[in-house]
Amino acid sequence: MTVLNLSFAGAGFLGIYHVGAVEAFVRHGPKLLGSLSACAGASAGALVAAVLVTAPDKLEMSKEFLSGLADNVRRRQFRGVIPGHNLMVSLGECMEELLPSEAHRLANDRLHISITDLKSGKNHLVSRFASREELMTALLASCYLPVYAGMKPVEFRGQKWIDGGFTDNLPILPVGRTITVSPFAGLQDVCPVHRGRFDTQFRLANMSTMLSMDNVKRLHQSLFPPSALRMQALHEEGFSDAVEFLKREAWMS
Ligand SMILES: CCCCCCCCCCCCCCCC(=O)OC/C=C(C)/C=C/C=C(C)/C=C/C1=C(C)CCCC1(C)C
Repeated sequence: MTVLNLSFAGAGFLGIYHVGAVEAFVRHGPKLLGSLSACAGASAGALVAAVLVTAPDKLEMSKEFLSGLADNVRRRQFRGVIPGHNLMVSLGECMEELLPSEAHRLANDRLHISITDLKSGKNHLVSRFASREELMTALLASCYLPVYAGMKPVEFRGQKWIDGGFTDNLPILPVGRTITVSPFAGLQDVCPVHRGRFDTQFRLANMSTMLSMDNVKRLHQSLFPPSALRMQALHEEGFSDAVEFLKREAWMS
């Protein structure tokens, strides 16, 4: 049987799309989830992968936390303030609530987190965690976008790290097939339909993406969350794109 993995693209607040996709997998694709060897992700994608691997029963709570964080950031945005270090503190608090005490054991070799070494600019995929704290630090490092999320890179195993999305926004694992999920229209297995006028695609941080105004808008929304109504629409889009994938590949049940 082919080894199957699932990878979630770095997406900032568009992580709500991933939550919708995972809900579809839980509801309609238990066979697929049961066949997975590992999950991977960058930034918000790594957070969703962590919830799927260690606390799949906390999906609804993740959605509520994400909406709450988006409300906070939106309010600051109106005053012209970027999230800064507060975002890292809030993400830490959410993970503290979501991840079970044995999360690091559940995540060992089953969760691959994309992070970027600040000094060398090289990508690392972390998949072994000595403690729950170490797992949470790797997840925070994966989300740390300099300046936007404060001025202090995350220290992990004695080195400084920044957002994995800079160097690998959609990790593909070396063994087997990696099913890819992205809220940006592109060539991924689960992604929005490309509706742009041009059929030009490009590779950015290891991820193929279509050149379109819609993707430019989505990039902005990944950092500056759109209205609650639009967030709900993105969640539904993730759900229905994942259902389409399950039907296409005969995983639907
Ligand atoms: C010509 C240009 C075309 C444009 C094309 C677009 C290309 C796409 C390239 C990829 C961009 C990736 C954007 C990622 C932005 C980023 O990394 O921002 C920093 C990280 C942020 C803002 C992370 C936020 C994370 C959140 C809100 C996580 C929330 C949660 C989950 C997702 C699950 C668990 C619960 C919790 C912690 C609330």
